[in-house]
Amino acid sequence: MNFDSFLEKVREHHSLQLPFVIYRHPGEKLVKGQLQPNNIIEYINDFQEKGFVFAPFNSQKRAIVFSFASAEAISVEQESFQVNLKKREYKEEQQEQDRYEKLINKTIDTIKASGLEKVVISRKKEIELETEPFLYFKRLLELYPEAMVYCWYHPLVGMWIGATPETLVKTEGRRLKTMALAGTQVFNNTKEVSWKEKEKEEQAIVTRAIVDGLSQIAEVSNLQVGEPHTVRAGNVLHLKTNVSATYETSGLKKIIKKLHPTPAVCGLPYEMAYDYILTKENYDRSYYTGYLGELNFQHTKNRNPRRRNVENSAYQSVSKQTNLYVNLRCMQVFDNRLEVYVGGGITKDSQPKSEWEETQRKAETMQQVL
Ligand SMILES: C=C(O[C@H]1C=CC=C(C(=O)O)[C@@H]1O)C(=O)O
Repeated sequence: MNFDSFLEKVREHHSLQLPFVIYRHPGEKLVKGQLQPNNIIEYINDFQEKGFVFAPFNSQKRAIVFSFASAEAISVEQESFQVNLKKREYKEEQQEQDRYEKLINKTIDTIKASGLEKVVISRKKEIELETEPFLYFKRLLELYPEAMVYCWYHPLVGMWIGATPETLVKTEGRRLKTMALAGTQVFNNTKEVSWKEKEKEEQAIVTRAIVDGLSQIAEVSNLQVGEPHTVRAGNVLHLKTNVSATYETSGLKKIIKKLHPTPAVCGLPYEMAYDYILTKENYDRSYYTGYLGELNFQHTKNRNPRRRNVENSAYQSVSKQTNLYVNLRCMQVFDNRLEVYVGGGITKDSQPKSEWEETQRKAETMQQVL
């Protein structure tokens, strides 16, 4: 199967209004797909399920799973192709900018007057749909090799497309990895940049919260925390700290529940920030800032890749992997429009106008492929 016939197969599946997900992990070339044969919605119960998870921001709402056992698995190597970038502005009404800046101002006042330290505020930007969504997916693969690129569809939920830079949790065997990602500045052809105190603090808050959270879980040990460093995500840069640990596989549910939502998409203290978002943001985030990815995926590796026709399973090792990502830099696709979701962390030192600009820069991740 080549890449175009892979997409053709998915397109046909979509035209029958059947659920599917196609995706590629960061830094990889293999594009995978799971095609579900019916439109039943299955939900996650205890995180022992094996399948592709799609979870909303609201942790009271249930996460959907496409079970690996019932879906048809397909895969193909990504093929390069030329993306002609058209730098287009998708202007928004002044009214929307005023509304957002007012909300940011109100949030800063609340932070100054209460125990709220940081809260992530977001919004959605509506854009007219001009071409078919599979082309967006193809362009995202090409433009963002370091992102988890996906296109997810269920007829009862809709279609979501994204290219996220943020891992929620990755596990293999008894090793666990996560990250604290926060702070944003525009990428100007170099990663050698300096960060203001405001961004450094905003990111350090996320690292502390992740480390504190994980250290409260009995099944987690051996926590290791790296140094903050600059990473690129499309046309913006972020500060990132890698966190790793050893864990007991029985603790996976607790770990996911503890990590989602991270202060990179919610805030601190957690309860106050979560409450503030649900009551003051004034719209439904839906699956934006939720999480998605493989849960308990059986990964088979040939121990000796030069040996062909290996029949003896001793030459293969099987490991269970979980690869979940935070649903950022994403959009929902409707018949004739798109809704691009964007947000940013607000602290007492935030500037409403820069926060508006930041959402514009982040929206460009999706706009570049339209
Ligand atoms: C909430 C978003 O980004 C988060 C991840 C990285 C940097 C962020 C920031 O600088 O505010 C956000 O915490 C988004 O892209 O919509």
